[in-house]
Order: sequence, then structure tokens, then C-alpha cells
Amino acid sequence: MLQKTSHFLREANYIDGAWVSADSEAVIDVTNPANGQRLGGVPKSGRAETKRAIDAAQKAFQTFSKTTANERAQILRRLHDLILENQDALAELLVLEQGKPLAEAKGEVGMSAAYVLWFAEEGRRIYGDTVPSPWADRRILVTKEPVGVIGAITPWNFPSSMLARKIGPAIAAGCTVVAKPASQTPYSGLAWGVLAEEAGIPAGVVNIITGSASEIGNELCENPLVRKITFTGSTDVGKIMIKKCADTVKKVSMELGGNAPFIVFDDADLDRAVEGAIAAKYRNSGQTCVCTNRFFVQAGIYDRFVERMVEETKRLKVGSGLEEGTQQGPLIDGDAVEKVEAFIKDATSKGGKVEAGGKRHELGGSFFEPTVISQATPDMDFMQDEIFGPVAPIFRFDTEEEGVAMANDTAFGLACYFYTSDLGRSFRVMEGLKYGLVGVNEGIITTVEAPFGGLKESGLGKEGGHQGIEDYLDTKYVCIGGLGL
Ligand SMILES: NC(=O)C1=CN([C@@H]2O[C@H](COP(=O)(O)OP(=O)(O)OC[C@H]3O[C@@H](n4cnc5c(N)ncnc54)[C@H](OP(=O)(O)O)[C@@H]3O)[C@@H](O)[C@H]2O)C=CC1
Ligand SMILES: O=C(O)CCCC(=O)O
Repeated sequence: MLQKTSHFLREANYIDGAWVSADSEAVIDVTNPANGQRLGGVPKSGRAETKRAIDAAQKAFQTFSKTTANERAQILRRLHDLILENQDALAELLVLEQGKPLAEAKGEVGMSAAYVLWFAEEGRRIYGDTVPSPWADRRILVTKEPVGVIGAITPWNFPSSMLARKIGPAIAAGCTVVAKPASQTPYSGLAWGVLAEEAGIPAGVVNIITGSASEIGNELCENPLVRKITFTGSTDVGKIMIKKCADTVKKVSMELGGNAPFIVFDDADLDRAVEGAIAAKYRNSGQTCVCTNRFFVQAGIYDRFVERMVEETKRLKVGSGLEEGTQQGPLIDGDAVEKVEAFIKDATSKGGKVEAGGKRHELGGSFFEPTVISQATPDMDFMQDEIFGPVAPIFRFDTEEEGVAMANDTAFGLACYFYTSDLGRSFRVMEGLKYGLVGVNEGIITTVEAPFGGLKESGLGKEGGHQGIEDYLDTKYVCIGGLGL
């Protein structure tokens, strides 16, 4: 382990500028998914610790919300520089607890820095409006103000960058944060406490707490001091949180599950489509909410596409994320492996054909072979459910209308992709797909400059882009009379 990595491996919570244990001293074990070995333990905090963190955030908000946008931009720039200075260490930490290949982890940490810089800049452009008044003697202003304390809950698949999308805009807007990282990958979350401390962010502005999901989640949702919940994770938990936030009428932003279709039309550039397909399917071993869940391929190109996908899938190097050249790390845990096996069993029992992979990898543990299944049909489970693993089911369709209808046949609406060389079709299909993110002849599209967020049961709100700061702001209408005009 790099010396600097151990500097970031904190086994305490960061509350009100101090590193503290759980009241009970209980810990949650954290293991390395590549070898099952224990990496360490983090506090198993609950309601009481969360309440203290919220109180600290509320106290800090009183002064932090009064800082200028420029001061906050400087803080965020320091944070950005620190992330980049420590990119290797933070990436190694991420690989150790999450398993993804080091190159992807470095990319994720780079993305975290990019979000922080983006919001440093956006914070200086929080403009209000002056509105033409219907009254000759009054004037109308519309101002934007930070919403207050933010509760942020993040998943294990992007333990660094999902916090960047929440802490970045919160600080830029003048809010304070209580964040709960996933229990399987808490170190990358706690590292934000180290970074905040070293960037000189005032105590109480950023608090990171690990522990019982339901206790911390309930306190964040129910405490009236928290004015907004931002959550990335499964749709099931997102729905619970939306309901819990109703009693205190909080703002909610939800980045939930996806069921991304990847449509390949007969007129697509096959090489480009296969390259995009491999990236969109197997990034983070398929454990990304924007990873392709279902490939829909038009009949005229179907066999050639399957053949090429199989060829490229078999080439993927599976191994520990820290090993040079690894393209596929382990899945997060044994449950994830069992879930993937169940999808394959269901598909093969209904006529699906395993063309590549299909079983646990010889490396053992939670390593799984990248898998291609042809002859997929809509009655198979992955038509509706998120696989979140390295399985590529390939469905066949005949007409454009049929392809789009199959792609839209889901409760989800996060990312979708399609490949065609026909400009008219590009617009027709783009407009017909009910998704928040659309890749046209591109398989990797996430960037800090663009609004990321789903439709339907994939979520509410946007992260990134100029839209990404809106949810951290309240809009206030001010009517000024008595001006003697
Ligand atoms: N959209 C996305 O990016 C993601 C989608 N998923 C999907 O969800 C499936 C399950 O993954 P999983 O990690 O269990 O996702 P969860 O939604 O369960 O976990 C995400 C975060 O929510 C927390 N959480 C869990 N239950 C509650 C609760 N009742 N109240 C408040 N917070 C809670 C978790 O804490 P803790 O870790 O302590 O349990 C974690 O921090 C995946 O297989 C995938 O299909 C998962 C992750 C990300
Ligand atoms: O899976 C997610 O929740 C976010 C994906 C971010 C990315 O595309 O880099």
C-alpha cells in the first residue's frame, strides 16, 4: 500500500471537524473484494451521532452561508488541487475497497476533482432575476439562497465521485453536508473528511458518518434541520427515502437504478458500436447505473454484432484491480455473484444461449467471467431488472419502431445508447427514447459539464451541468414597495 493511501484510510467518523468513534465503539468490517481479506473497520454510528453531525452542520451553516461565492470557490479550488495531488493514493484506496481496475479508479478520482472545480466555477454564477413589475411603484427581485443542511447518501460503485457531485455543489451554494457513504466502501467517503480538513474547510461544513443505514438514513430524513436529501443508490431504497422525507417536506434528489438499452441499427458502424458496447457494458464490471443492461440489435447486423461482442468480451483481462492491465475486477460481493448467476440461469432456461463466459471465474471469490447471452427474449428477468454485473444479453428486433418500443419497455429511464449512421433516424430515436441521458454513437457519456439524471423510476433531479447546483438553492421572490417612485 502506498504510504499516502494509509494516510487516507481513516477508521473514525468526521463530525464537526473532529475524528470520532461510534458512541458504542462498534465497528463495521470492511473487506477487499479481490481477496476477501479484512481491510479494517469503520464506526458503526447510529441516530445519536447523526443528530450531532446535523446539529454541527446547522451551526456551521449560520456562518458558512454568509461567505461570498468567491471565498467558497477558493475553498473548492484547494479541495480540487488536493484531490489531484493525492490521485494515486485515493485511487489505490478505492481499488482496495471496491475492486475496480486502477485505471478506472484513477479516472473516477479525476472525475471527483473535475466536479469540484466545475462547481467552484458554477457557484460564482448563481444568478437571480429582476422581473418586470406589474406595479409602477414596486420592484420585483428573485434571489437564490442555499437551502441549508444537506443529507447525502452514496453507493459503493462510485464511492468517490458520487460524493463529489453532492459535496461540490453543496459547498458552492453555501450549504453544509452530512454524508453517509456505503458500508462496503466507506474509506473513499471518509477520505473526503481528510481532504476537507486539509483544504481548511471550516468545522461542521462537511461531516462524514458511517454505520447503520436505516438509523442514519432515518435521522437524515426525519430531522427537520436537514432541508434536502440527495441519494444515489437502488430504486427501492430511493422510494423509501422519498416517503420518509414527506413529513418534513424536504427537497429530494434521487439518482436511482437504470436499465440501459443499447440499440444497434443495421446501418451502424459495427466497429464503433462494438467498441462502445464493450465500454458501456463492462465498465466497473457492469456495476454502474448507466451500464448497458440490454442490447437490442437489428436483424440484419445481429449475427455479426454477436460474433464481434463475443470476440472482444473473451479478450477482457479479469484480475485484481491493482494488477497491471486488468480490465475486469471482482464483483462487490458474493450476493452480486449469486444475482448474476440467477439472471443467467433464468435466461438459459428460457432459450438464451451463453456465447461467452457464463460462470464464476477461475480466480474464485467474487470474480465472474464477462458473459454474452444471445437469443435474449422479453420474458427473461433482465428485460425488467437491473443486472449490475458483467452480463450482456442480446435481443433481436426488426423495425426501428420495435427497437425503440422494446427499449422503452421498462419502469426505468436513466441512460440509453444507440448506433446509426442515419441523421434523421438519430433525431427520431433520440426523441422517442424516454431516458434522461442519451448516447448517440457513443458508449461513455458522463461528464461534469452535462446534467446527469434519470426519468421515471430512475430518479429526480440532475447532478453536474449548470443544473447540478439548482437543487441546493431555494428561490426567493422579493417584492419591494414603498419606493416613492
Ligand atoms: N444507481 C446506482 O448507481 C446504484 C444502483 N444500485 C442498485 O441497487 C442494488 C443494490 O445495491 P445496494 O448497495 O444494496 O444499494 P442501496 O440502495 O441499498 O445502497 C445505497 C446506499 O443507501 C444506503 N441505504 C441502504 N438502505 C437504506 C435505508 N433504509 N435508508 C437510508 N440509506 C440506506 C446504503 O447504506 P449501506 O451501504 O450501509 O447499506 C448505501 O449507502 C444494486 O445491485 C444495483 O442494482 C446500487 C448502487 C448504486
Ligand atoms: O453508477 C452511477 O451511479 C454513476 C455513474 C457515473 C459515471 O458514469 O461515471
